[in-house]
Amino acid sequence: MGELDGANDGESLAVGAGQGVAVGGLDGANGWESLAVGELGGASGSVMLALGGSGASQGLVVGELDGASGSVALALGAEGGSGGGQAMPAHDAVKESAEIGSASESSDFEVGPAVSRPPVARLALAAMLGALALGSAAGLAATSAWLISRASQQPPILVLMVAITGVRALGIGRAVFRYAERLVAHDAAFRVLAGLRVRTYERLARQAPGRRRGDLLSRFVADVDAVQDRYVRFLIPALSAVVVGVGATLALAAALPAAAVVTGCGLVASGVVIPVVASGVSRRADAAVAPGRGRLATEFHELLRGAPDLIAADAVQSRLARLQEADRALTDAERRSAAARALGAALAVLATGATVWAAAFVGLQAVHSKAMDGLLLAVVVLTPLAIFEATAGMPQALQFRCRARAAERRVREVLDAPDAVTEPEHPLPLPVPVPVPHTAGGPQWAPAVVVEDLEVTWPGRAVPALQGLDLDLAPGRKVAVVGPSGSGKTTLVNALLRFVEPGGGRIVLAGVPTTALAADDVRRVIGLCAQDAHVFDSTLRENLRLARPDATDRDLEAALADARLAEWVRTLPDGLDTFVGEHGARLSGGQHRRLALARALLAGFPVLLLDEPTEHLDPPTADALLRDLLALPQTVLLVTHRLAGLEDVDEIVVLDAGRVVERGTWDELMRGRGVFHSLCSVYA
Ligand SMILES: Nc1ncnc2c1ncn2[C@@H]1O[C@H](COP(=O)(O)OP(=O)(O)OP(=O)(O)O)[C@@H](O)[C@H]1O
Repeated sequence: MGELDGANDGESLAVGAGQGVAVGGLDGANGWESLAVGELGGASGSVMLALGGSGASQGLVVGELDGASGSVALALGAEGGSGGGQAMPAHDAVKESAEIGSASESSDFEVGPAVSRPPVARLALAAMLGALALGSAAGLAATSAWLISRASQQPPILVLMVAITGVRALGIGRAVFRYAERLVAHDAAFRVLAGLRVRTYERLARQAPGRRRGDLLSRFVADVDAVQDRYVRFLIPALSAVVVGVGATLALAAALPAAAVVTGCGLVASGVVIPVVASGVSRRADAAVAPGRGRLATEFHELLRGAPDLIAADAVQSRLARLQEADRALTDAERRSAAARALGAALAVLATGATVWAAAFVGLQAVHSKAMDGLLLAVVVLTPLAIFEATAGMPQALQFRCRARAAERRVREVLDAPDAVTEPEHPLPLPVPVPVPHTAGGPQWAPAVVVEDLEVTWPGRAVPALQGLDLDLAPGRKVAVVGPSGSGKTTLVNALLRFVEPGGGRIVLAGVPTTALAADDVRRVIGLCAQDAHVFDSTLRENLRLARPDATDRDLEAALADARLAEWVRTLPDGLDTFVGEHGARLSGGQHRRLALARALLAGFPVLLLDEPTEHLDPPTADALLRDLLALPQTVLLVTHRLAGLEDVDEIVVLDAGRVVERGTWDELMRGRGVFHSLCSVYA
């Protein structure tokens, strides 16, 4: 599910494979059924489930997690999503993701002591079905062994009928129970996974500005995947093995207590001692896998993202060496883990062989001393073989548990990390209607945003990035914030979007302080069109519809018209279906910016924050774009280094070192011949 259309670039990640359950090759090697009856081969029906490193989650595409601006954009791809660079209402997207994961049931996903609260009933059912499958295999082996022995005495066929029927029933039962166990177990795992993925994403989205992207993706994808292994690959097999091991040993005790003792010892050796030893050998390596994967992803991402600069600075080799080192460390951990796994598997086979020989030995002695009917000898010798199927995978299961715990620690770090902003316990409802779809002529309503005596200090910094800032963003007003690098312009944008907590003063939205509103609600009203707004390698239509998936072509055309792109789109042979290329490579710089603007307009934000919208554009294109931006009906806060073209804004605020050093209209500032005037003369 979840068509992952057009969203692959260096920073986005497709978590594929959907929830598809693939029925694997039918296992035709059921020797015992075939041996006993000759017609039961080939239907153990093993089921494979896509659970690999790429994640078997709902179709989900994570777009840009913008560390610099703190904006978060994402595409959730039921319909071939594409993502953009402006802030989107994150909770909508998260909700959508929960819906896509049809298995989601909120009750399963509450934050509990573990990173995820498991669906206990389903796991218990899966363990029971697993035990029935293993029990059927053991019963099949025992019945078949007895049948062969008894058949060799050539009794009337009627004597064998019950056993023959039993063999058939157990052979079929084994396959059916195994199939059902896999379905139930993976259903339970996907429930855990879907809920955990949504919660992790929600947390990561809030923490994104402070995290490294590669590591972030690794936590979001691989670590969340690994957590479910604890249930599917450890807990369920272990519970089934205990039930069947105890049951089969007790059953053997009825035939020959000595054989039961031998089998019990063998089971403890192969199911407990050997796995614990193997897991002890590989513990450090297993625990290193998840962090190693995160480090590799980080190095890889930074190498790719910074490739042009690294090439220019002739620093590719040193970065490559770091990547290779991370790769070596991960490979090394995997190799040590695999060696321990192989050792565990070999020892388990050895224990199985030794147990069968020992069972044969005590069985022969019992037959010899007439303590046991000879017909049961084959039962005593062959049954342990089937029971050991239960314990054969335990060394690997324990390793998965160890890996899952390491991954869980990393996921927990994300879940427990403090938010950059404190959400109110009981957020007030938005004092204005939720943004309506874009309509020509702009939003139908417009709240006033007032900034009063704002002070912001970034965590870990001693000096405030903003101090004593007042700002009036009355409906429809156009305000430009200018100032040298590091003067606090982006900090103001982050504070307005509630990505950072004000240390003093307040921001009031339609009469309500934004600290009393849910941050996501604030971002429904105030939207960002970032300078590096991401354009996905998809069509114009899909890039636009990220902002509003249900937008009609008429809506798209209206937004394009307001962004002054409609004429150009009409000249394209494929119109809205034109592919824009990777990172918008088939667009000019101006078209790229206008497309991002159209997307922001389509989202219906009545207050638009535009971060360096004219950066890297040639002067005529920049002038034209600026003119159009200032003609928008929305309230606009323009953050810019470019001083030209600000003649028509209602107010220019000049920041320096976090303080307002000057403010007024263009004419007032030029007449005052102060900082702005001198900046204009420097940059003119
Ligand atoms: N996430 C952050 N964590 C800590 N400090 C930060 C963070 N973001 C910005 N700062 C600091 O806040 C101050 C203001 O930075 P800000 O990015 O707001 O300036 P700016 O005017 O937007 O600069 P530029 O024009 O170069 O983008 C700087 O000293 C910067 O180091």
